[in-house]
Amino acid sequence: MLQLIELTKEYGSTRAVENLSLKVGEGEIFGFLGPNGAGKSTTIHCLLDFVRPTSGRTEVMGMDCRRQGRQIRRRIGYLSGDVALYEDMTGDEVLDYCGRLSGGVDPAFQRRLTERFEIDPAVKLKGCSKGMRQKIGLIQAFMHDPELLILDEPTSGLDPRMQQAFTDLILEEKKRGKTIFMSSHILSEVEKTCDRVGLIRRGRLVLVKEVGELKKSRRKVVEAIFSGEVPIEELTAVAVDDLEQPESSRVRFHYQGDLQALLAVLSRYPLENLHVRDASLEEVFADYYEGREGL
Ligand SMILES: Nc1ncnc2c1ncn2[C@@H]1O[C@H](COP(=O)(O)OP(=O)(O)OP(=O)(O)O)[C@@H](O)[C@H]1O
Repeated sequence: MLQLIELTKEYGSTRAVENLSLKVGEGEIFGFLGPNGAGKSTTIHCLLDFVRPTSGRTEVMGMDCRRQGRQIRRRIGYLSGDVALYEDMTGDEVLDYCGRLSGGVDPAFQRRLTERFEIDPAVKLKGCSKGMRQKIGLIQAFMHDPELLILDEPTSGLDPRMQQAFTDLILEEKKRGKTIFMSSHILSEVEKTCDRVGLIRRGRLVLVKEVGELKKSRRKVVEAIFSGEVPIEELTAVAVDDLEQPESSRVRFHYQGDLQALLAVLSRYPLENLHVRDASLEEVFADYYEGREGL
């Protein structure tokens, strides 16, 4: 559905994207992650032929994004990271206008989207909140029912209920076979919706993984409170990582291994409390975001 082939984009001396290669298949929800300034929007702009690669190329639905940009844009739904709308129009007017530009939309589908995102269709966009503009941007991306959606930070500015409405919409569209490529900083949303994620840092793709695989391989976060001293030596012997001891009787660490082996050590000492959980995707990605290599 979408392919980046050795894509490089330089702005003067800034190398925004460097030798990026990636394929996204039909029906896949792909999360494109990375710190601010990593090159996500630049990649998306190359896919839409808003900017041209310095070298390499991009393809959408087997078409070359430079040569067939117009045909591609007609067939996809796109949400810009910086939604700009006609200020003198109402929400309804903008959506009707976009609908006509894209060759007509199903009015019932458009109405369901405006209801879902709780849009007041009669209010002029001038003076509308950031969240309201974002919701109108989202509706215009989805309403002509495109097979591929490219969304740049889709939940930026949305409150938690509207973030949930977006997550529900993505999961429904996925069931209908849509392909979605979206950049995001919200890892809990990515965890709920995406099949695969790619992480870009300083223009380079440093990780591409199935979300399911990431979840399986994540470490446990353990916190234990003892009624006496913490058995530090015994714990380090079972290969715990990032051990912290905020109080003399309390210890926190990461663990990846056989839980029975850890419990066998802990149970030999007077435990007052024990809390074990899976690391969140935020914690899994923290090392990548901060540039600590070797994971
Ligand atoms: N039009 C431009 N002219 C010059 N430099 C640019 C331009 N657009 C982006 N850049 C630079 O390219 C790099 C990548 O920017 P980009 O906007 O693609 O990052 P991003 O991952 O989308 O960031 P964010 O999460 O903050 O939106 C940054 O160093 C940015 O300053």
